[in-house]
Amino acid sequence: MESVIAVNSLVKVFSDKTVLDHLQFKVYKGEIFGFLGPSGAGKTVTIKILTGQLSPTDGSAYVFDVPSTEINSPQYLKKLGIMTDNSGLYQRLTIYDNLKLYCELYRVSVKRIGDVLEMVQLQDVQKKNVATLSKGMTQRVILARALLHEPELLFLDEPTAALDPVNSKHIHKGLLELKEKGTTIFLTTHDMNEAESVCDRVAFLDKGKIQLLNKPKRLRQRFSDATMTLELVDGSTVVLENGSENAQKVYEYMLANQIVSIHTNEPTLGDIFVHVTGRELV
Ligand SMILES: Nc1ncnc2c1ncn2[C@@H]1O[C@H](COP(=O)(O)OP(=O)(O)OP(=O)(O)O)[C@@H](O)[C@H]1O
Repeated sequence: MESVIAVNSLVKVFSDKTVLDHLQFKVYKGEIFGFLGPSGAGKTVTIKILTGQLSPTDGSAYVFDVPSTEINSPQYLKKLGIMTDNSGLYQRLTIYDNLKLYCELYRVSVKRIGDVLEMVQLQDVQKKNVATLSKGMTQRVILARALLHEPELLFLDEPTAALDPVNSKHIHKGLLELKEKGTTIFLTTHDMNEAESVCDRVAFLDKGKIQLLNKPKRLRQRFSDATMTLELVDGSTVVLENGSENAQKVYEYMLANQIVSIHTNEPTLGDIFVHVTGRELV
């Protein structure tokens, strides 16, 4: 598999504080990679290193086989889309005019503006000045701007943090469509449901290290307690181990028409994070 990002023993120290402690991972072409960790874990610092805004203290990071310290040049920047909270929007210009400026900068047709506004559902307010927008709307403008030039690699730092569930869902749909087109997406989030629904693989960052890295489904299987819960018509529940020794019991409940639902007891990504790190993902 072709890797788009390769991080090797990456260390970042600020004064005497080690934020990243020998990070090691790859992100493959066309995947949505979730980078999860509690506040202050170093997610934004990692994005800043990968986009050439900060230098590593030690180790290396390659993006498109280019050292991250050199990725900040115009020839490569066209391949990257970056959405962080550092907006850089012109407050006194409208949404449309902000995006138009970026079209000129990236030499992209202004026709793209309609496409990206549709994805973030801001077509109806495109003539509004950015200064008058809510936090969630501003966040969507920043996302639209990051998508204008159809980057090959998209860095999204908590893209739905200020959005309501409906808008978040629309963004998730848009991200999956971008993935279908071959875009690679590096996404940080606190939202485990978001990670479960869009990410191909997730990495848990804590104490400067990647504590776990795998597909969400694999993680849930690995940390499953191998039991299932039967909800019965009388309102009671029965927990059984998944093994064949319980097949007869399940059969009998079914035969007696007593079962309302059966589900396996797999943990959520949030449960797994608490299990591995001993703390909540907030
Ligand atoms: N330029 C800097 N100088 C000194 N310390 C910094 C600098 N940038 C980040 N830090 C520290 O690095 C640590 C990681 O910060 P970072 O912003 O990457 O966290 P995060 O995982 O993105 O958190 P959040 O989810 O709250 O955004 C924090 O302790 C922060 O104070």
